[in-house]
Amino acid sequence: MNIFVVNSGSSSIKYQLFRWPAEQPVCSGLAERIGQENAVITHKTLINGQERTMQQTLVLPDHEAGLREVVALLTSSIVGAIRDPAEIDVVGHRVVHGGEQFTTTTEIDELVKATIRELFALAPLHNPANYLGIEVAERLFPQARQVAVFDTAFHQTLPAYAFRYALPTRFYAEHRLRVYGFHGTSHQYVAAQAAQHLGNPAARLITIHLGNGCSMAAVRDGRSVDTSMGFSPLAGLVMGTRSGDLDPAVVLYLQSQLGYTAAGVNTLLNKQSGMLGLTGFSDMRDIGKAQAQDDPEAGLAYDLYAYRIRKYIGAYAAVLNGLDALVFTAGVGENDALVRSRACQNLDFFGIELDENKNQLRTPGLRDISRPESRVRILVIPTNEELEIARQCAQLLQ
Ligand SMILES: Nc1ncnc2c1ncn2[C@@H]1O[C@H](COP(=O)(O)OP(=O)(O)O)[C@@H](O)[C@H]1O
Ligand SMILES: CC(=O)OP(=O)(O)O
Ligand SMILES: [Mg+2]
Repeated sequence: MNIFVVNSGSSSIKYQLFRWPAEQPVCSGLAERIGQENAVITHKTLINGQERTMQQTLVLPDHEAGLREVVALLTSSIVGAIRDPAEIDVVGHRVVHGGEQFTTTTEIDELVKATIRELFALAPLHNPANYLGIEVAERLFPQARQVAVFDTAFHQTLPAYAFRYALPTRFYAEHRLRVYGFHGTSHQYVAAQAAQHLGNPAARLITIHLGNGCSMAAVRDGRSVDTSMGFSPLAGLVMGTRSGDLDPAVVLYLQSQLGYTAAGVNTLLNKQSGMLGLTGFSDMRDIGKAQAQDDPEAGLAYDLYAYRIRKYIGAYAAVLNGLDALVFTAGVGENDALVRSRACQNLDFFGIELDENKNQLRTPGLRDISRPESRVRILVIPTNEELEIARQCAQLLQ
C-alpha cells in the first residue's frame, strides 16, 4: 500500500511517501515559499537504502502548482518512486482544527469537507491551507482514499475543567468557545515513543513541542489531560512570531487606546510578536547567534521563552501529581541545547536534573539527557508527524 502524507501550510507543503508497512519513507520533501517568485522544492529519495537530496528553485503560484510539481517528482524515473499517480492508495492530510466534531482520524467525504470548511473561522491561519491541500489531492489522485488526521483530536480527552473557559455557559453551548489544543499528532507520537522507552504505558509525561508554533501537553496513560494552546494556536508558550499567554486586557487596551482593529490585533499577536517581536528574529538559530554575542535583547528573549516553559512544567507536574519524563521535540526542542538547559534550570525540587554534557551531544534519534540520579527522565525525541499520520491512516483503513 502506498500512503502519501501531505502537510499543507499557508505557504508550504511538506510531504512523505510511504510504501506501507515500511515506516521509512521512499520519498519526502518540502515545497516552500509557494505564491512567491522563488519557491524552493527540496526532495529526498531513498535509492538502495541511501538518501539522495535534490533542490530546485521555481515559480509556484499556488498549492495546486506546488502539488503538481511534487507529483512530477514522485513519478520521475530518476528521483521518483512510482510511475503513475494512480499507484497512490491513500492520501493522509494534516488538518489543524477538527473542532469537537472530529475526535479521531476520519476518511474524507463531502460531509467531512463541509465540516472542515465550517471550522475555518476557528483556525483561519491553518484550516484553509489544509482544505486546499485536500481539494488539490482529490483532483491529482482521484482514485485514492483521502484521510484527515486532526491536530486537535489527541486533546479531545481533556476533562471539562481543563477545556472550559470561565465564561458564561452560553459561549460554550452556542459558540463552542473552549480549549482545543494543537500539535496533537506530534504530542501523541513522542508520548508513545517515550512510554515505550520507559517500558511504562501509564507513564506521566510532559511533552514539549518547540517548533515555529510551540505547545506542551500533560499526558497520562497515553492520553492528553491538559495542553498549553487553547481555543486557537495563539495561547501558551512564547513562539516564533506568536505571543502566547497574555492578559486579555492587553487586547482591549490595544483596541480602545491605541487604535488597533481586530484584524490589526490578530496580525500583531500572531505574526509580529513572540521571539520576532522581542528580538527582530523568529528563527531560533539567529537568536542563538545573537545571544552568543551577548546581545541583551536575545538574552532576555531566551529567558522569557524558557521561563514560560518552566512555569508550565510546574503546572503540569501538579496536574499529573508527579512526573516520569519530560520530552523535548520539534525544531527547537530537538536542536537547541540552551533552551533545554534553561527550561530545566532550578527544577531539582521536582527531581528534574539535566546532564549538561549529554545535553550538548548531537546524536540522532531518541536520547536521554538527564543525570543518572535524576528522578525524572529528560528525553529528546525527534517528532515525525508524517509517520504518525501514515500509521493512523493504515490503522483506519486496515
Ligand atoms: N539547529 C537548530 N538550532 C536551533 N533552532 C533550530 C535549529 N534547527 C531548527 N531550529 C528551529 O526550529 C524551527 C522550526 O521548527 P519546526 O519543528 O520545523 O517548525 P514548524 O513545523 O512549525 O515549521 C525554526 O524556526 C528554528 O527556530
Ligand atoms: C497548530 C500550529 O501552531 O501549527 P504550526 O506550529 O505548524 O504553525
Ligand atoms: Mg510543525
